[in-house]
Amino acid sequence: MLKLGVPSKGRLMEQTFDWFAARGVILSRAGSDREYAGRVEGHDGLHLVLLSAGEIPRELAAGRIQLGVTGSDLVRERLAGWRSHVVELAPMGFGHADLVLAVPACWRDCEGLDDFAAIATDFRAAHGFRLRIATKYHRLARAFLSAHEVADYQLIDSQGATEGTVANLTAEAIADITSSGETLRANHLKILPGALIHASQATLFAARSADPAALAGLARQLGLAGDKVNAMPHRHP
Ligand SMILES: Nc1ncnc2c1ncn2[C@@H]1O[C@H](COP(=O)(O)OP(=O)(O)OP(=O)(O)O)[C@@H](O)[C@H]1O
Ligand SMILES: O=P(O)(O)OC[C@H]1O[C@H](OP(=O)(O)OP(=O)(O)O)[C@H](O)[C@@H]1O
Repeated sequence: MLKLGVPSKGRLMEQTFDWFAARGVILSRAGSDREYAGRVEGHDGLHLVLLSAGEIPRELAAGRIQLGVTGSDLVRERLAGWRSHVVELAPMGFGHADLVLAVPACWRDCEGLDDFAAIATDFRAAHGFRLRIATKYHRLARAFLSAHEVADYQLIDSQGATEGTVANLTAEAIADITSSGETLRANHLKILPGALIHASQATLFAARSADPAALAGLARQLGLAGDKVNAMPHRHP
C-alpha cells in the first residue's frame, strides 16, 4: 500500500486532483469539505491522505506517507539534506512561485547582491546591529546569502504578512514567495536583481523509504520516467 499526501485545500488540492485525473487516477475527498479523508479510483494499492502542504515534507521523511505533493520550496526548506529523504518524481506544472529577496523600492542604489552586501555592512557600522531580513524560509535564505558572501545580516522570523515588516520597521528586507508581484508592489518593495533564491512549483515527491516495486507500478501508470524510481536505493525511515 502506498500512501499519497496531498494538500488539503485550495488551488493546490484542486490542481493536484486534475493532474492525477489526466493520468487516469481519480482522487476525491471522501466526505464533506471538512473531512480530511480521501478516495482513490483507478489504482489499487494507493491510499489518499489530505494534509497541510507544509507538513508533507516531514511526513515523507518520517515514512508515514510514501508519496506527497507539495511545493518544491517547502521540501528544501523543511528537510535538511532533502535529497537523502525524498526523490522528485515529477514537477507538476502549477503552483509556480518564486522565493526572492526583496528590499525597499526606494533603495535605488541597491541593484544586486554586491550592493546589498555593502549596504548590510554599512548598516551594521551605522546602527550597531545587523540588517534584519524577515522570512519563514530560514534554511533557504541562509544558504543563499552564504553562497553569495552576504554576512552582515540577521534573520527575523515572520510566519505571515512578511511584506509588512519593512513598513512596520521590524525588518529592512524580506525573503518571501512572490507570484504576481502584487503584494511586493503594494508594500513598496522590489525584488533585488539576481536574488531569486528558488523557483518553486508543485512537485510529486517519493520517500526514499518507499517500496520501489510499488512505486514503479504507479510511475508506469502516471507515465513518469522510470529511471528516477529505479535509481532509488531502498532505505528504512
Ligand atoms: N501567491 C502564491 N502563488 C502561488 N503559489 C504560492 C503562493 N504563495 C504560496 N505559494 C506556494 O504554495 C505552497 C503552500 O504554501 P503555504 O505553506 O503558504 O501553504 P498554506 O496555504 O499556508 O497551507 P498550510 O498552512 O496548510 O500548509 C508553497 O509551496 C508556496 O510556494
Ligand atoms: O506575488 P503575489 O501574487 O502577491 O503573492 C505573494 C503572496 O502570496 C503568499 O501569501 P499567502 O496569501 O499564501 O499567505 P501567507 O502570507 O500566509 O503565506 C506570499 O507569502 C505572498 O505574501
